[in-house]
Amino acid sequence: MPRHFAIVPAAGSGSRFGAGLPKQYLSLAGRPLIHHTLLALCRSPHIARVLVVLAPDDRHWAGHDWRDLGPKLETVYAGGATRAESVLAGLRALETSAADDDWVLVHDAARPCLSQAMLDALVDELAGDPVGGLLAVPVADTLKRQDDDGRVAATEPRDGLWQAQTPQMFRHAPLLAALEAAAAVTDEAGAIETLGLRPKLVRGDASNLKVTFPADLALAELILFARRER
Ligand SMILES: Nc1ccn([C@@H]2O[C@H](COP(=O)(O)OP(=O)(O)OP(=O)(O)O)[C@@H](O)[C@H]2O)c(=O)n1
Ligand SMILES: C[C@](O)(CO)[C@H](O)COP(=O)(O)O
Repeated sequence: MPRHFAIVPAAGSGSRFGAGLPKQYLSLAGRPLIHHTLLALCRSPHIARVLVVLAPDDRHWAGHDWRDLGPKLETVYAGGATRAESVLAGLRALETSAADDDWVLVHDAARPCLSQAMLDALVDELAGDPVGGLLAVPVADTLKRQDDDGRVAATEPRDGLWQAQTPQMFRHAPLLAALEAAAAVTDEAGAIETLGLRPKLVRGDASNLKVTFPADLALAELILFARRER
């Protein structure tokens, strides 16, 4: 039976957020943001190991206590200049222990609201899949293309368009090969697509947001508090 490993790229600087420290260490509901992300993965019975890819010069991780996340958690200080390079470093770190067909779930450190239900849906729907896939949500809003003056140049059809989320789940060997060969991709599915393969879209929901701008942090906190009150 293939195992499931998680890789969490956490070597970004959070430039669009613009805080004094990388956004994964900002306080969210009383914990560093990334703690919520890792808790969702570490508590899942599907996942055998959780590898966090930190920047080589990360000064924040060691200042927190992560012991409550349990024995599945590991770190590697090997992040790169791009998200794809950080994920690649994680895949290489797993190379000696992962079999070619073991599954790897890549999940952004900056998505702290992943629910167990979404994680279960991803793992269950892809269990027998030959390619793998990703959580995603259908585009809900009308799409506008802007012109050079910041005005609407066109209204674009949204039929068949989805917004990619994470986790993105692919087998270790093809994902490693795809990322090693791909020039510039912003997600794992993009790398797998360059092999001519078609990742499966597994419907997630909007609560699995990526904290990118300051307003996202407040929204993430509301989502986490609302879950606690249920
Ligand atoms: N060189 C990089 C860049 C990004 N990431 C990680 O990839 C995820 C998604 O990236 P993004 O939201 O773009 O994070 P940042 O790069 O930190 O933000 P920004 O682009 O605003 O600088 C984050 O968990 C981030 O830490 C990474 O591991 N290594
Ligand atoms: C992987 C991702 O979160 C899917 O939406 C996204 O592509 C990351 O992109 P970013 O440019 O690093 O924010």
